[in-house]
Amino acid sequence: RQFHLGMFEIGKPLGKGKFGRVYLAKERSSGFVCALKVLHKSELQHGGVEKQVRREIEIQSNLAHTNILRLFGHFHDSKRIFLILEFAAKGELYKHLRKETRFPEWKAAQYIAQMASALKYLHRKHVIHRDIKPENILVGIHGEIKISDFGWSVHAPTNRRKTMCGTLDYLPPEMLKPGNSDGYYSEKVDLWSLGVLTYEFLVGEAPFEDTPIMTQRRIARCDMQVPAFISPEAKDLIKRLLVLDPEKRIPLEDIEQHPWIIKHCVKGERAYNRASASSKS
Ligand SMILES: COc1cccc(-c2nc(Nc3cc(C)[nH]n3)cc3ccccc23)c1
Repeated sequence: RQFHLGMFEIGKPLGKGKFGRVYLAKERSSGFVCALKVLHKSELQHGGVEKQVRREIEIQSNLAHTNILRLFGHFHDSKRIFLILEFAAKGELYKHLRKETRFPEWKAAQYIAQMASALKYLHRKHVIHRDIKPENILVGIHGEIKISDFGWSVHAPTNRRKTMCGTLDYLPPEMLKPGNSDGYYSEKVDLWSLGVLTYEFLVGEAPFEDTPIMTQRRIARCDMQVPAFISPEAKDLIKRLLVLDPEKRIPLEDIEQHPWIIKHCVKGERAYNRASASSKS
C-alpha cells in the first residue's frame, strides 16, 4: 500500500526519541489511530544509522505479535522518513517502572511471560532483538507490553559488532569478550537480557549497575546478588537466565512452564474458577 503525509491528521506530539519525534496520528479515510515516527534523513546520516533504520523497517514490517509493536508501513519525502507505528496508549514502560520504583511479583511475572512469548515468536523467525531493556518497551491500552525499537535487531546468526551506545547494563558476557568482539553470538543474547529485565522489574535497578568499567567486570563474572525480598521462585528464574555460558541459559519454552510464571500467570481453567469463586464471595 502507498502511504503519504496527506493521508494523516497529525495529533499531539507524544515525545522525542533518540532520532526523531513521535506524534499521535489518525488516518483520515479509516479514522485509524496510530503513532507517526518522523526521522530526519540528515540526522540519520550524521548518526550513521541509515542502515539500522532500513533493517528496523525490514524486520518490524514482517512481524505480527500482540507483544511486538506493529510497523504498518512507511514513506518518505525529500528530508524525512515516516514510520507508521501501532499506538501504545500507556506509553513507555520504564516511566511506569521509575514511578513505581519496582513492580510487584505478579505484574513482573506477567510482563516476563509476555516477553517470553514475543521472543519465542522472534527467535522462530531467527530474529534476535539484541536490545531488550525497559526503554524499548511500550504499554498498550490493556496493560499489555509491546517490544519496540528494532534498530539493533538482526537475523541470526550474526557476527555483527554492536557499537556501544546507551547503557552497558543489558550486554551479555559473550558480547563483551575481547576475543569475541566480532565473534558469533545467537538468540541466547536475548535470554541474558531477559534475565537482566526480570531483575530490574523486581528490584528497581539492574543487577550489574556500577561504573562502566565495573559493570563490564561484574557481567563477565556474573557477579550479582539477588536481594532477600525476592521470592525463591523469582530468584530461581533469574539465576537460570543470567548464566555465563549462553548454551546453559533456560530455553524460552521452559520459561512459560517455570513455577514463578505458572504461579502468577493464571490462564484458562484456574483463572475461570478464581473469577467465579470471587464473584460468589
Ligand atoms: C520520550 O517520550 C516518548 C517518546 C515517544 C513516544 C512517547 C509516548 N508514546 C506513546 N505511545 C506510542 C509510541 C509509539 C511509537 N507507539 N505508541 C504513548 C505515550 C503516552 C504518554 C506519554 C508518552 C507517550 C513518549
